[in-house]
Amino acid sequence: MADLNAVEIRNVSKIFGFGEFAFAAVNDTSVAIRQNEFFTLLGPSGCGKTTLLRLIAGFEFPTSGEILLNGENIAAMPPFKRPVNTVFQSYALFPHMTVAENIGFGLQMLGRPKAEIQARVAEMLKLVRMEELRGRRTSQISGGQQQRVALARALAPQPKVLLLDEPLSALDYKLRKDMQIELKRLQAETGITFIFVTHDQEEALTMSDRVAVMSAGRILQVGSPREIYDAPTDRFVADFIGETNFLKGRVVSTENGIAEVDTGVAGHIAAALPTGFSPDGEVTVVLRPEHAMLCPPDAMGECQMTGTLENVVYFGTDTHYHVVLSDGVTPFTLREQNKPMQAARFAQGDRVGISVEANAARVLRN
Ligand SMILES: Nc1ncnc2c1ncn2[C@@H]1O[C@H](COP(=O)(O)OP(=O)(O)OP(=O)(O)O)[C@@H](O)[C@H]1O
Repeated sequence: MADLNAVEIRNVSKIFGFGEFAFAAVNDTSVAIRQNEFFTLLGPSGCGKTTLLRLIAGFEFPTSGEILLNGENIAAMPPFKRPVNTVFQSYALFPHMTVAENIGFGLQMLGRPKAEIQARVAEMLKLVRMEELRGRRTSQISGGQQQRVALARALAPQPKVLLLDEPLSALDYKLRKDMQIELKRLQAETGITFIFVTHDQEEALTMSDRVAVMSAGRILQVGSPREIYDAPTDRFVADFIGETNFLKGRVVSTENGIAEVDTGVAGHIAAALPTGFSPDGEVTVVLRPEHAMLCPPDAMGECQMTGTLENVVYFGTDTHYHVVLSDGVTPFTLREQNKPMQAARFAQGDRVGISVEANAARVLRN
C-alpha cells in the first residue's frame, strides 16, 4: 500500500455547459500526488484549482478521465464515503455549537461511539492548541481560532487526504504567516496528505513539498518549490512565480542539455534546456533578477551586457535596478541584497554593465 499514490488524476476533464457554451474548467489533466505529501495547486483566479479539488472530494464528477485514491478508482464513491475531508475558505463552522461540539460533529455523523468521540476531540483540541476554548461558541472566537477549529474538525475523522481550499485567505498577514507554520506542523505530525489550493505564490513556495502550477484548466509544471522557481519550463510559470527577465534569442549550438543562445543585445548566453527539449531556432531565455549583478564601473568591458539605469527601488532587504539594455528597448531587472550602511553605488541615468551568474539562465519550452 505504501507505494501507491495518495491521489492519481488521469486525463481528467470537467466541462461545464453545453454546445457553444461548453467550457473546460479542467482540461485533460494528469497528476500523481504522493502519500504524506504537502501538495499545492497554484494558479490565478479561474484556472480550475477549486474544480480539481471538488472532483477529488466528489462534489463534482469528471466529464472524462479517472481519479484514483490509494490506487482505487473512486468514480462510484459518494463524497461522504471517500477517505477525504475538506477545509473551506469560509470554514463553514456551526456558530451555535461550541468549539468541542464542532470538532466532534463529523464523528457524530459517522455514528462513532461517544467515548471514542470524546477522546478524539480531546486529541484534536490539543493538536490545534485550543483546549482552553473548548466550551466557547465558535461565534465568539477570533478568525484565526475559527480556522484552527475548522482544521481540527476536518482532521478528526482521520481522513487519508485533506483538501484545503484557500483556507488562509480570510486572515490578516501576520496571522496568515503563523497559520502557514501551523499547517506545516499539523501535516508533519499527522502524516496526512494535504492538497492545498492557493493563488499566492509565496504561500505555495514556503509551505509545499511539491507545487503544481495551473493555468486555464491545465497543469503546466509540477515540481519542488525550488524546481518551480529555479527551473520554470513555461513562460506562464516563469512569469507567475517571482520576477523574471525574458530575453529572445536564437540557438547557436546545443551540448549536454545546455544551449548557447545568441540574444543579440545581451550577447551569447549559456542556458539550460528543459528535459527532452531540443530547439534549433528562436527561443526565450529566462534569468531571475537576483542571478545578475551590476559590474564595477571599471570592469564594464568584461560584462555580459550593458544598458542605462532607468530606476532604482530600495526595498530594505534589497535594491531593485531597472535597466534598459543597449538596444534602447529591452528591459532588464536586477536585484542585489543590501549590505549595512552601504552607500548607493549607482544612480538613475548611469550607464551600467551587467554580469550573469553561471548556470542561472534557462530556455523556456514556449
Ligand atoms: N458550476 C460551474 N458552472 C460553470 N462554470 C463553472 C462552474 N464552476 C466553475 N466554473 C468555471 O470554471 C473555471 C474554473 O473555476 P474554479 O473555481 O475551479 O477556479 P479557481 O482556480 O479555483 O479560481 P478561484 O481562485 O477564483 O477560486 C472558472 O472560469 C469558473 O467560472
